[in-house]
Amino acid sequence: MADILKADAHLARDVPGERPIVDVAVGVLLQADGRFLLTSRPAGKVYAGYWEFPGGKLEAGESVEQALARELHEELGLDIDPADVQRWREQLVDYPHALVRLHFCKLFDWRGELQMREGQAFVWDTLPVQAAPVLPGRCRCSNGCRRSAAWLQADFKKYSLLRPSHKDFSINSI
Ligand SMILES: Nc1nc2c([nH]c(=O)n2[C@H]2C[C@H](O)[C@@H](COP(=O)(O)OP(=O)(O)OP(=O)(O)O)O2)c(=O)[nH]1
Repeated sequence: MADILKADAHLARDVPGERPIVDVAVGVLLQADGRFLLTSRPAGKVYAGYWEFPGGKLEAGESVEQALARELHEELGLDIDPADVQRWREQLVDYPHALVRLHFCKLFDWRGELQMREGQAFVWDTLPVQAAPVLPGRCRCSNGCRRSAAWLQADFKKYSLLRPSHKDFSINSI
């Protein structure tokens, strides 16, 4: 399988060999000035305290857009229209606890006041990413990148996510 990011490769996998892929909806909420929302993973979850984009696992029968709308409401009290979700890119990550397929989506419109319903912290971050550590965990891939957010920053730049006219930016152009 191409382009799998292996996180914490020095740690044993829960189930060596074939593992089911867990699909995760990930929301990159972007403000007009280019700042994006990161939240901390609540206590009790794997990688507790790590910063991530809000989102979560798809439930049976859900689309990525539906899952993202549900998760943003449950975790942050924000409401979105699934039609406003812009699919961005996908990334497979092989974690010790699971093999996940992250469905990154961009969002420019949401309603409601931010509520940290699971006791998370939040930050509207910029580039270079200030929050640390950021998921996926420290990368030990063959490329030798050791910084947790290296791939993220590279991709943000590559896709010109933060250029001033980003509201007009079409996902079809990447
Ligand atoms: N939400 C989110 N998850 C991410 C990101 N990056 C990343 O590797 N993940 C991984 C971590 C987890 O293995 C998985 C998300 O699972 P989760 O346990 O947070 O999902 P959930 O909110 O549905 O949790 P639960 O119902 O099982 O409690 O995706 C990210 O930026 N945001």
